[in-house]
Amino acid sequence: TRRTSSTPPGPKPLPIIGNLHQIDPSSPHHSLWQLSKHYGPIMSLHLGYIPTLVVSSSKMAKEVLQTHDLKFASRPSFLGLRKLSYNCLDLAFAPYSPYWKEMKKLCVLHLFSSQRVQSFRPIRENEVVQLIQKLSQFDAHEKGVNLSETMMSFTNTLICKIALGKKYVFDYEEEVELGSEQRSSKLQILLNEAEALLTEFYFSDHFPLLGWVDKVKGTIWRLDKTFKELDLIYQRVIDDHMDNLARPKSKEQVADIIDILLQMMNDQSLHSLSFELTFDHIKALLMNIFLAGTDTSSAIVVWAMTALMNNPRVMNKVQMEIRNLYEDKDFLNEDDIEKLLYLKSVVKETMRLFPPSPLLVPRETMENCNIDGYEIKPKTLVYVNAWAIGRDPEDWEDPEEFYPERFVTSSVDFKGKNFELIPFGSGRRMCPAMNMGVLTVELSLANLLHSFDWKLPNGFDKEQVLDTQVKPGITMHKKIDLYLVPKKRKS
Ligand code: HEM
Repeated sequence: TRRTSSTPPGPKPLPIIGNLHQIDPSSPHHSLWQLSKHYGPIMSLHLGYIPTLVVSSSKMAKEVLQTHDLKFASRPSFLGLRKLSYNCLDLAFAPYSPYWKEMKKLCVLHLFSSQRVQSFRPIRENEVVQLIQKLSQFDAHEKGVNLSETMMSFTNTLICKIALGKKYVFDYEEEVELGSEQRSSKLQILLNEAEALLTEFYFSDHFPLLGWVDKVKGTIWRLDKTFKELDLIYQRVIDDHMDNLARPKSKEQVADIIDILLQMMNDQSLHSLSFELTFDHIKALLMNIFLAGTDTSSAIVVWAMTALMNNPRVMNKVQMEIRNLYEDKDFLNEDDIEKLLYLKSVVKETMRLFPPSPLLVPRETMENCNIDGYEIKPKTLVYVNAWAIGRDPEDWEDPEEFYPERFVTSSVDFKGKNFELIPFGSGRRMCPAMNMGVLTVELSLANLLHSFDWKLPNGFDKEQVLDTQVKPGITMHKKIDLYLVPKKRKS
């Protein structure tokens, strides 16, 4: 019966809403996984009026992300994405076009090259030292520390220093460096709202005649307000950099991302773009860097710690690996991490079970395409369910078990060639900053495990603290914040 029509099988859509009622907005990857168990690894749905394809096996992911990559290389143009990306002047949400190709080249050559990522090494190492010092204040503290919050603030500060040169605070028209006691900056609050607005359901995207509902609900107002406030912040940071650009930099000072982009804006000979770089291009790229770079890395570390607390055997083994090799060291640097093969397997196993972007970033088809005998039309919305693929028994033995050993003797990696493990996607639209993300995760996790022994706070319910339910949002965070007690390692 599967092959009677040329469109992939899928649940019958209802009039107007299509299959929207079958998807839980707080964990769409989970609803789609359940549906795919019934309808198969290539499934069609209707989200309102939008024809949608969902891919849930490594074989089908390879078809979409490798064999037919070009036809699947565009992105849908949703209202929230358009507004916050300065009408798609960014990299992540720009449709596939000559413009996107030029932007991608600029980012790969100038912002995310291995040389550039290396230039940020002192910033990463310094921030990890600060993180360990901050956690030391909670040494054996009986209520423990909120690791979800601490890791989010760590990655936010790190990205601020890489992108803006320092951590700014924008409250009450004041700009001062952030004191360690302050937890959430104005920028962080705005970015949280921006992230919520990116995943918000817009009636105008799904029901062209019902766009007015977005106005009545107040989502358009929220979008405008967040856009304006973020724009103001970006502009102030850019102005600050313009003032400093003329001043000579000392040898130790690392050029941050705004410095690099402003230099290219002022001297067009530094790049080969066919258009003039403007402030709006810089702001759109900043939005990508903040939204893609902050949450993802902190989510992975929190999931890894949750999985390790649930698996004391693995926790013990990974700590032994680190401490046997580096017993006398207080702090591990990025060279030290290279020898930690079991730690690297723990990170891979975490990303198999808890990919921070479980449905990757949605794609859109550009032309007619035939996959597995089915016809896929242009302008179809495409989700690749990396979460379901990481748990597919066809590819993984005992998929639900957290067992990093599975990677010790296997060459399976997350670099986009093995379609059973694709936390960074694959093909043309694959994450261009994978190296930066992985370095941040490995370095911070290794030091958390090296410096401290971890236990649950007294009186906390283990089932609740270590459960694996997720929060709604574009990045998959643990629903209940992770509280743990760090106990300084005895040296
Ligand atoms: C460890 C953390 C990270 C994970 C798991 C991750 C994951 C992803 C995924 C799944 C995609 C979509 C791939 C696709 O469509 O096939 C993506 C795209 C992207 N990521 Fe990452 N990412 C991470 C870190 C970062 C960082 C640190 C940055 C920037 C500082 C970044 C910037 C981007 C950008 C700009 C895109 C859009 C690429 C395009 O559409 O051409 N990511 N990432």
